[in-house]
Amino acid sequence: MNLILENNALAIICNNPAIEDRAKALAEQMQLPLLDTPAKYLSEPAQVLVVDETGIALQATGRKAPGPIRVDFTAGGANHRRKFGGGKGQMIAKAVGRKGKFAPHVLDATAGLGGDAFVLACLGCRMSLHERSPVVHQLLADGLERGRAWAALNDPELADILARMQLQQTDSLQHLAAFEDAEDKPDVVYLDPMFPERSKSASVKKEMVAFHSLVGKDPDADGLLELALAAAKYRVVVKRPAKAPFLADAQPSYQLQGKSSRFDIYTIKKMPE
Ligand SMILES: C[S@@+](CC[C@H](N)C(=O)[O-])C[C@H]1O[C@@H](n2cnc3c(N)ncnc32)[C@H](O)[C@@H]1O
Repeated sequence: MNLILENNALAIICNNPAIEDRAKALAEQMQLPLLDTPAKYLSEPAQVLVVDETGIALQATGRKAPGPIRVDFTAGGANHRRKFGGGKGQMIAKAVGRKGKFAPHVLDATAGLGGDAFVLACLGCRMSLHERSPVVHQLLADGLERGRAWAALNDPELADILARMQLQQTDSLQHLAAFEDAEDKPDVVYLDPMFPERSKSASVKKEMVAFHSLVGKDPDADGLLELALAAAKYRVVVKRPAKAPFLADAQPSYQLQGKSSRFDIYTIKKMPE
């Protein structure tokens, strides 16, 4: 699936000659036009990928557009949660079975911007991240690359965490099938597809509107559950908005309910502790 060519809503913007070569290479790789007009002076296309000295960011165009979206594991919310987030007591840790000494290998089949995967990597889980959108994959790959470069010089613990996160651009609807009879099945498959109502919800941050309009609503998400159940060794975890129906209308083994979201857990066999 190529979202860029389908909606033709993106371009690459770079107005720093020092990194123009990088922007040109990215534009060629992603088959996007390269512009040098600042995003705030553009009304079309509706969103652009800005390449600057701090990396790659997704930015809505126009004067009143909210700030850019970029992946940053070294500061802000991700870093704060790493240090003060509640460790193994967090609902997501319980959902994937991260307790005691056992740290499961989790295949995150809908990686997005890597937020959930980072939380689990911080708790010692080895994370295989799969993301199909070329643009989202690019944002996350850039965040991981910058994070690794910074951590190598400044923060060995963060360097270890990011080394546990391996990203591939792939469609999990195809890739998960390969694990059905594999010997190296992931312990857990984690699914967090977009939910149709999310983009209308008041809880969606302004910045994330560009992400939602880019990725769409994952209308084929129901197909992931059966594949995930065949691919995982111990369990499949599905993150859903609190009141959303079950993925593929399938009743989970049990649920962990939070205020705005919940985890539906489909157990295959008992996990080690
Ligand atoms: C709600 S976001 C995931 C957010 C993520 N859990 C986080 O913490 O950042 C859903 C993502 O899943 C991706 N996705 C949906 N279906 C997919 C599939 N079949 N294969 C790979 N990625 C998929 C979408 O492109 C989107 O980036």
